[in-house]
Amino acid sequence: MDHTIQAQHKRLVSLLCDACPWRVHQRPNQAPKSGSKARTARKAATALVCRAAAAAKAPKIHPAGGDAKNQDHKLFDEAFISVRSGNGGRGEIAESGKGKMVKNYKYKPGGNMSKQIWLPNGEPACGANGADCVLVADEGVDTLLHLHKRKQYVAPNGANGNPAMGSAGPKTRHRDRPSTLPVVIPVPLGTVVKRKGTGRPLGELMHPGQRLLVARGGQGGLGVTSPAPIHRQHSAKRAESLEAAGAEDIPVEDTNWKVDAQGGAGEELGLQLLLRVVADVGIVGLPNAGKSSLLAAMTRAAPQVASYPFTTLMPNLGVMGAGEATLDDAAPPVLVDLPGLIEGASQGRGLGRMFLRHLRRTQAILHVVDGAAEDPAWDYWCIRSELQLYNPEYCQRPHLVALNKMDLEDAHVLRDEIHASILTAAQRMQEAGAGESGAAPAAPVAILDVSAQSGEGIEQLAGAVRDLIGFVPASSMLDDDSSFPSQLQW
Ligand SMILES: Nc1nc2c(ncn2[C@@H]2O[C@H](COP(=O)(O)OP(=O)(O)OP(=O)(O)O)[C@@H](O)[C@H]2O)c(=O)[nH]1
Ligand SMILES: [Mg+2]
Repeated sequence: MDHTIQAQHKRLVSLLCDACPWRVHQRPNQAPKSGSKARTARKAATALVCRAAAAAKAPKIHPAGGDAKNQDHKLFDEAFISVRSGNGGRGEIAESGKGKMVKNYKYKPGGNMSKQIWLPNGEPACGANGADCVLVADEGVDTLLHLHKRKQYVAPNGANGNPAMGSAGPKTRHRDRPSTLPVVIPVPLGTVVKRKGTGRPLGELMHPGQRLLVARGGQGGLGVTSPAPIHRQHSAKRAESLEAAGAEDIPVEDTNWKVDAQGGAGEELGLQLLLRVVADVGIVGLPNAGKSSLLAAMTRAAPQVASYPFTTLMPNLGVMGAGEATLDDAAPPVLVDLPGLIEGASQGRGLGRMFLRHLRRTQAILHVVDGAAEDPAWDYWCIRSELQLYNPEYCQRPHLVALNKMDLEDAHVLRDEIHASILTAAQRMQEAGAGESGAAPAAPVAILDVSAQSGEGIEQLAGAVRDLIGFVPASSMLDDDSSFPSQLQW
C-alpha cells in the first residue's frame, strides 16, 4: 500500500484522500493562490485520491492480460461453474393416537349409535425433494460468456412436511412429496459438460431444449408417526427390568423412524463447460481471405467484415437457405466462419488451437483462399498443414476450395495457374500423408471461383456445399467424446 509517500520536498502539504481516511501529500505550488483557476484547483484537490484508493478503483485486469471486456474471444467457449442442489425437506412427525371427537352425522335420536365418533389425524406429510440443478440447451444463447459473470448456482432446499418445523414451505399438508422448481442454467447448443478436476464427461447438449441433470436434489424425508408414548414407557421399563435381572439381550429402542423423517443431502460439484459449435461446414482460411464476407453472401448472417486481419474473433454461425421451403425435410446446412488461422495455429499461435477445436463437429470444410494474394497455393497449403498437424482426421473430411476475390484483375488473370498450383499442393500433401501412418489427406472435391463482393459463383458454391454434406459417411461425424453416460440425460 502506498498510503505514506516519502516527503522528498520540504514544502509538501498533506490533504485528506477523497476515498479513504489517509492523507495524500501534494506540492502547494501546484495550485494557484487566487482567482477562478484557484477555485478549480481547490475543487480538484478535494477530489484527490491516494494512489492505493485509485488502484482499487481502477478497472480489473484479467489474468490473461488486458481488459476483461476485451477477453471475450478467449472466454466464450470455456467456463467453470459450481452447482449445488437443494437438501430434501424434513418429513412431518405425527404423534400416534392423536385425533379429535367429531359429530357423527349418521346419529339418529333414539338409535343405538354414539353422538360423536373419534377421528384420527391424517397421514403425516412428507418433506419436499430438494431442487435439482439442470443445464438446458438454449438456442438463444451463443456463448458461455454469461457463465463467467455468475459462477455459483445454489438450488433451494425442499420444504419441510410440517410447517411448524421452521420451514417456509407449504402450509397445507402434502401426502405426496411436492416438487421444488429446479435451477435451470441455459447453455448454448454443443456444450460439453465435464466434472471439474477429474475431467469425467457428464454429458453434452446438442438439441434445442435438451436438459442435463447435473446435481440431483436430496430426497424429501418421509412423514412418520412416532410410537405411542405408552409403548415407549413399556419398552423402557422392560429394558430396565431385564438389565436388573442381568439379561444378556436387552432390546434397544428402535429410532429408525426418526431417521426416515430426515431429508437427504443435496450434491455439490464443480463443472467444466466446453463449447464446440454445432455446424455442418467449417469455413477456414488465412486472415482477410474473405471468410466472413462469404458467410454473409451465402447465409443471412451479418458478421463483421473489415479490411484488416483478425476482424473475426469468435466463430459466426449462419444457416444456408434459412426460411426457404425444401422438398425433403432435411435440415438446412449450418456454416461456421472461424477466425483467421495463421502459420503455427496448430501450436497455439494466434489462439489457433482454441479455434481449430470448433471444427470437431463439422462434417466438411470450406477453404477460403484469397485469389488476389501473393501465393494462393501457399495459403491453401499452410492451412491444410495446420489442420493436419492439429487433427489429421480433419484433412480426411471432404473439402471445397473457394477461390475468393475473383472480381479483382490480379486474381482473374491468373485463374488457371492458381487452380493448377492448388491441385499440385493438394497432391503433394496426399503423397506426404500416404507415407505416414493413417489415411492420406483428401484432395479438394472442387475448386470454385467466387466473389463474395460481386456475388459471382456464390450459387454454385452453395450447391456444391449442399452436395458435399450429402455424401459424408456417418463414421466421420463421430466425436471422440462419445462415451457419455446416458442415465443422466433427461
Ligand atoms: N474485392 C473483393 N474484396 C473482398 C471480397 N471478399 C471480401 N473482400 C474484402 O476483404 C476484406 C476482408 O474480408 P473479411 O470477410 O473480413 O475477411 P475474413 O477472412 O473474415 O477476415 P478475418 O475475420 O480477419 O479472418 C474486406 O475488406 C472485404 O471487403 C471479394 O470477393 N472481392
Ligand atoms: Mg472474418
